[in-house]
Amino acid sequence: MWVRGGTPLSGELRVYPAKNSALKLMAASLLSADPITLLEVPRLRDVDVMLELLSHLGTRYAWEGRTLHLHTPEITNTVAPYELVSKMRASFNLLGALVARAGEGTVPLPGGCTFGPRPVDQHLKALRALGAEVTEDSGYFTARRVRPLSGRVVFDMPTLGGTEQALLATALGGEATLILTAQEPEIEDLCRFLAAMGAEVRGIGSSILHIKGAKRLNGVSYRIIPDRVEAATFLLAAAATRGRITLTDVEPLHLDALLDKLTQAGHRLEVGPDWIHLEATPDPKPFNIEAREYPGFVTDMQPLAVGYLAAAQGNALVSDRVYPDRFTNVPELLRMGGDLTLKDRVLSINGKKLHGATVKATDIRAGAGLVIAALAAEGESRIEGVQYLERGYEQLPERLRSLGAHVGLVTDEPVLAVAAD
Ligand SMILES: CC(=O)N[C@H]1[C@@H](OP(=O)(O)OP(=O)(O)OC[C@H]2O[C@@H](n3ccc(=O)[nH]c3=O)[C@H](O)[C@@H]2O)O[C@H](CO)[C@@H](O)[C@@H]1O
Ligand SMILES: C=C(OP(=O)(O)O)C(=O)O
Repeated sequence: MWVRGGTPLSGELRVYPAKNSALKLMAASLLSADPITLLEVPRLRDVDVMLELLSHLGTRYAWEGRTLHLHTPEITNTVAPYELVSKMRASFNLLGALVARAGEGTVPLPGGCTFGPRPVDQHLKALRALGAEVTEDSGYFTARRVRPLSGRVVFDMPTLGGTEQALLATALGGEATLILTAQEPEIEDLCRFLAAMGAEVRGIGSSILHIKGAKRLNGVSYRIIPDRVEAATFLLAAAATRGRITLTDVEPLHLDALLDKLTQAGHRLEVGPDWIHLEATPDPKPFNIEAREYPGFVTDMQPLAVGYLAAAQGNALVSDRVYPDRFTNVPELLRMGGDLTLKDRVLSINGKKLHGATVKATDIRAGAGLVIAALAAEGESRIEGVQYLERGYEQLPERLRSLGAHVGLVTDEPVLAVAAD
C-alpha cells in the first residue's frame, strides 16, 4: 500500500462490525442445527478463512449483500485443517464448539499475529475442568466429551479466547461457572448471541460468568457489535494528521480509555449514543500508555497509538501488560525517522515529524500503526505486508481516501512509482 502523508483527514465514516466478534459468533453458529443469520458482517480475509473452516466442518453458507446466512444441519467432519487454522488465532475456538455439538473435535495449534508467546494452556485447562478429555498429537489437540460438560473454571488470567472456549463448550447442554473471565465487549457479544440462541448466561460484562446450556439451541438473526479497534484506528489517524472526523455506527463506551487519552492530548471530542466527533488540536500533548485488559487501554490499540505518538510531539512511555513484546512496528517506525527506544519492555518515544519510507507490516495492528504514522509523515511511504491489513480492515485505502487521504494499493495506483522515479 502506498501513502502520501501530510493531508488532514476530514469527513464522516461508518464503523464496520467487529472482526473478533464476528469470528467467534461464526464458530458459535456450529452449535445449532437451525439457520443462523449474521447481519452486516465485515468482508475480511479472516471471515473468509472462518467460512472455509466452517464449510469443511459441514456448514452451508450464503452471502446476501453483507448479511451472512449459516446453516449446519450436521457436523460432517470434526478435524479442522492445519492450512486454515494456521492463518488465525480465532480458529482455535472451533474446538469448544465441536466438542459441544459433535462430542469431539480436533484442532491444531492456531496461527495469528506473532508478537510474542500466545499459549493455549488456559483453553485446555478450561476444557479439562469441564470434564473433557484433551489429548495432543503432533501439534493437534483433540477434545472429547465423555459426560455433559460442566464445572467451575478458574482462569489464571483474563483470556478472551479461553473464556470464549469455555462458553462455546458449555452452551449446548453443559453448565459452568467461569471465574476471572475476560470482560472485553466481544465476550459480552458472544454471551448475548448464545442467550438469543437459548442458553442462560448470568453475570454478562463481569469477571464471573454462569452459563447453563440449553439441550437444543435455536437459530437467530443477530447484529454484531461495532469494531472498536477499527474506530480507534480512524480516530488516531485523524488526530495524527490534525484533521477532523465523525465516526458513526460506533459504540463510544467501548472506547473510553482511548477517548480519555485523546482528550488528555488536547483533541476536542464530542460523543453521542452511537457517534464520535474528533477535532484535532494543532498542538497535541503526548500521553503514556500501559496496555491492559478491557476496560483498560486494550493491547490491540497499543500499536496504533505508538504510530500516532511517534509522529506527535513530546515524550511518551508505552508498555503492554497483556503482550509485553508487542512492539513489532518499532523498527519500521525508525525507518521513517522515528525516535523510539525499547528497553526492558518499555518503549520510550520522542515524537517528531516523520518522513516517508518503505516499511513492512508484520501483523494487523502493527501495520495499521504504520499507516497512521505514514498519513502524518512528510512524503511517500510504501507499506508492505498489505495482506495483514486485509485480515482486519475492510477497504482500508478506499475508506481513508473518502476522508481525503492520498493512499492506494501499489497494484492499482502508479502514483508512488511515478514519484519515486
Ligand atoms: C481473534 C481474537 O479475538 N484476538 C484477540 C484476542 O486474542 P486471544 O484470545 O488470543 O488473547 P487472550 O485474551 O487469550 O490473551 C490474553 C493474555 O493471556 C495469555 N494467555 C491466553 C490464553 C492462554 O491459553 N494462555 C495464556 O497465557 C496471553 O498470552 C495474553 O498474555 O485477545 C487479545 C487480547 O485482547 C487481542 O490482542 C486479539 O486481537
Ligand atoms: C491480534 C489480532 O488477531 P489474532 O488474534 O487473530 O492474531 C487482531 O485482531 O489484532
